[in-house]
Amino acid sequence: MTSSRSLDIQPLTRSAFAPYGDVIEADPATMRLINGGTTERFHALATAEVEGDGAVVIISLFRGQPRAFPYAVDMMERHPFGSQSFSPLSGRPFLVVVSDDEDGRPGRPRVFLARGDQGVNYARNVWHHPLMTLGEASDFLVVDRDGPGNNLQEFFFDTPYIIGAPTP
Ligand SMILES: NC(=O)N[C@@H](O)C(=O)O
Ligand code: NI
Repeated sequence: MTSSRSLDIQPLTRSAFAPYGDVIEADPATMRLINGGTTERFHALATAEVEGDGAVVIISLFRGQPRAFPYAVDMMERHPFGSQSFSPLSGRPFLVVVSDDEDGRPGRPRVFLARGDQGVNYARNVWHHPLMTLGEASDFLVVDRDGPGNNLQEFFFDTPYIIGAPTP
């Protein structure tokens, strides 16, 4: 019997993820040939957004250790002053967990399974769970904000939600 705190996992699609940000994937509709036809440019899949005097867009590498399942989603976070994107470099699937905002608190999380050729860009101030790597350590290219001010807001649930073992 699955409890109401058990979270289903759904495939990551641009339309389903639209309320939370962008999916970074090779969408043919965005492709333009460049460099004399030797390169396909999938143009402007997402926009990095930063706010505040002195804020800059930075590019980092995250090496995420795999999460163990069943996994208790006991918290969510958001970045009030900037977007944050994760693009897998190891070619492995990963989990994306987001929530709608409900009067300043995250609502029931939604869990998406991202393929190894899909990334996500969380729009500014969107509730999400920190990086959730699957199976083995995986590297991600991360584009987000650096600068003055506290760009991290965390919320801890009274009762965690549970993610069962994903089947990538
Ligand atoms: N803390 C940090 O830079 N990473 C988190 O924001 C995350 O979403 O993984
Ligand atoms: Ni984050």
